[in-house]
Amino acid sequence: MSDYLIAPSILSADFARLGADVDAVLAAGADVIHFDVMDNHYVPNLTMGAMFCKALRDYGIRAPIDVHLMVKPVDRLIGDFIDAGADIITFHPEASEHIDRSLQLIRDGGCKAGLVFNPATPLHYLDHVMDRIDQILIMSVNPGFGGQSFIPEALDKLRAARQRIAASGRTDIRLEVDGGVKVDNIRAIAEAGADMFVAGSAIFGAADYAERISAMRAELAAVAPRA
Ligand SMILES: O=C(CO)[C@H](O)[C@H](O)COP(=O)(O)O
Repeated sequence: MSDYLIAPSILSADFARLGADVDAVLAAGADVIHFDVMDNHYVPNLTMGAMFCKALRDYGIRAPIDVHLMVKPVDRLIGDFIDAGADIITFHPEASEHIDRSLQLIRDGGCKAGLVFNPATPLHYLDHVMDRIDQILIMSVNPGFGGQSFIPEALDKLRAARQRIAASGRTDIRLEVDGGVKVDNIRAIAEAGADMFVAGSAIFGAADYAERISAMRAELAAVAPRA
């Protein structure tokens, strides 16, 4: 995998032709498909369940699928997404009754596991699980909707998360960011420590997906290597 991963959020895809739209964004150079699961309970919106994930696999999508569970409770859905072909499953720690158990369920199913932090959720949830996670997702908007503006305070949180990763020695942990990521801010976001970029409206709203992803990669190419 490359140093920087671009993960279009299919929240902004054309749901009437989801398989073809996901194919198109992968052909345009995306690395990972970001799959937002909203339950109208933990967040005030309702999207798609595991059957959509399985439908993408049945359609022939082979790229990694990164499932972001914005649901409460968490555990009941983990097995469904493992069976449906997810590669990565992340959840919000405050939505889980037992964080360690939720992580274990994901890892036992052969998927990578991660925690997601809303703008006001403290990073201390990482304290006892750094050896059991593969990914940290920093939300740079309040979850629930695409097309919101990037919250600048997320940059400090990314720096703090990057420091925790360095201090833990688990430099293989991916640091993902989600919300308001655009061509004009992706470089600053990478400089703050992110190495995986979810972008919904910025990519699916573009007339030319390949051109938009290339523009993002050009910005990332200008980021100085981490010390
Ligand atoms: O998780 C999400 C919202 O909860 C979306 O993935 C996120 O907001 C991406 O959309 P955009 O790039 O349009 O901001």
